[in-house]
Amino acid sequence: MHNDPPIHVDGLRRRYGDFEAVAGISFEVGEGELYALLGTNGAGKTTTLETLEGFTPAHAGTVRVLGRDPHRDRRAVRPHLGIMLQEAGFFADLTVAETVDHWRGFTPGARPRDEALDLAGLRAKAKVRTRQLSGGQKRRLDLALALLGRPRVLFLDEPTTGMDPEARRATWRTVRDVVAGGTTVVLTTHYLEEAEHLADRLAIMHRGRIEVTGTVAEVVAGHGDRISFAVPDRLQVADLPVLGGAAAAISVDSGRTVAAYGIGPGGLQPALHELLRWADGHALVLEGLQARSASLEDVFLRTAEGKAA
Ligand SMILES: Nc1ncnc2c1ncn2[C@@H]1O[C@H](COP(=O)(O)OP(=O)(O)OP(=O)(O)O)[C@@H](O)[C@H]1O
Repeated sequence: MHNDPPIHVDGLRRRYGDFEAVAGISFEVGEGELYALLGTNGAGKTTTLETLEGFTPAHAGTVRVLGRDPHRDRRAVRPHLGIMLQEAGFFADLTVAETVDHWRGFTPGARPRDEALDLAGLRAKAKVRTRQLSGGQKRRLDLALALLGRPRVLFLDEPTTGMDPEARRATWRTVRDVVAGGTTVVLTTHYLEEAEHLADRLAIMHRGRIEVTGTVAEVVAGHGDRISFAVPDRLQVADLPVLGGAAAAISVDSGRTVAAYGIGPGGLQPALHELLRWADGHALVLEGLQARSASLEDVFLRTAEGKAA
């Protein structure tokens, strides 16, 4: 079993009553790899994490964490896990240092208190009561507690929600260091930039299913490039050219009619050339002209609209 990936999910399904929150998903996460789960609200990310954490059983399919069933073999698996839930609960009257000490009391092989505080950048707040921490600082304390036992597998549910950009970047550095040290991480986030910074691989979930998965480059590739511009007032939509074999998709943005073209891989330069020749031929100035590669955000939005491959 030594070569088994730390996380193995095959055909996982999880229902709440008649509602299927996770509808048959499969993925593996290797040692020292960070896998990000992205998706719309209610896509099933937290439910998936809760199943991996052993809080709830799978209704169908196989879930293995460190080679074991995390729900049935919870006592064996739990000591190797670090868990940062979406909402932490602290004793409001304990200070940050007391909170860490309290957790150290029941965490085998726990890091020294100051090391844990340094990981979260909270040394200066050691004597502050947890109820006086800001939302972002509470997330940082929660991260320190999740890392206390030097976990082999770390679950982070929206770890940087409420953090300012500096705290978010500091958290990313901490997470990257932990991954570099060999910890396997599964993370959910609504920040696409966070996934772009941290994820070795990611999945975009929608309605309980994984719609797209791979490295950021793999996920974005195949979604091609995009050309858009504001449709000049004197033109009808029917007058617009076909570019690279694609007709314009029309939308309205801030009161302007915008034409957008999805261009297949490698087709951006000739399509742009075609467009500019057409505009010259009609003596048109194309306002708001943009030509760019697909981004993770484009793929995410297409997935949310149910259009991704
Ligand atoms: N205890 C529960 N009872 C009933 N339905 C639930 C329960 N927990 C979650 N759900 C439903 O299951 C679906 C998936 O929820 P989940 O929290 O896994 O989504 P998520 O992808 O983490 O969403 P978000 O991004 O909003 O946190 C949602 O429709 C949610 O309403």
